[in-house]
Amino acid sequence: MPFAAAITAGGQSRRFGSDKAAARLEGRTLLEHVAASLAGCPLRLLIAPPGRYALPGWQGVPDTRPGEGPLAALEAALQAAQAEVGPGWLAFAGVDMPRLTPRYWETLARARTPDALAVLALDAEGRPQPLAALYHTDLLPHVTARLEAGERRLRAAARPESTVVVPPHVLEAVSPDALRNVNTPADLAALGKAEQ
Ligand SMILES: Nc1nc2c(ncn2[C@@H]2O[C@H](COP(=O)(O)OP(=O)(O)OP(=O)(O)O)[C@@H](O)[C@H]2O)c(=O)[nH]1
Repeated sequence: MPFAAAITAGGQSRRFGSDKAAARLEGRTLLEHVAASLAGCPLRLLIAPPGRYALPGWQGVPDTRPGEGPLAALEAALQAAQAEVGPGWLAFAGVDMPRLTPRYWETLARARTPDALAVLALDAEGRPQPLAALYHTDLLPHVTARLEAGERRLRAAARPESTVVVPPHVLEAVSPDALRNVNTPADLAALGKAEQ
């Protein structure tokens, strides 16, 4: 896959009750599931507090604004990707989407257009999903400006005029459960059941 990858893993897992990145599904942690979907990326960044996780092949990057949420983590990831490999695309994922697959990311990559700076999938209800999306490093000044203005919602990262969306029926064909996410123990149990 011709883009850098970042997993943001600095959350509190309050709803889950313990660190959801370390929760297990089918013999692997949720973090390992997400990492597997992005193993083909040449640069792999883990945005997390230093020492919290060991993920072979992934470079730890501390938050530049610790505890400020995933929009701040995206800023740290774009900065690190730009410093390491220059301008280009970054796949940005949370720890809690264990059904992401290489085909999901390839589908987003194929949807890129020359003017796009973000590619987001739409869920079944048509809502854009900012936590398993592609962002270009050229969005960095915009992301920083929004953070400086007090914004903390990740969905503020993508600007409508330079965002491409992938419709649900396209994902349904390649990676139908990709957007399932785990916020609570019940979410994790439901995912396990869906496979049986
Ligand atoms: N690096 C980093 N990642 C974060 C931060 N806050 C949330 N995340 C990550 O963003 C993704 C989505 O997080 P949420 O589920 O919304 O938040 P959470 O704090 O993990 O969980 P809750 O406490 O239940 O809201 C997960 O991968 C989190 O690890 C942060 O401040 N820094």
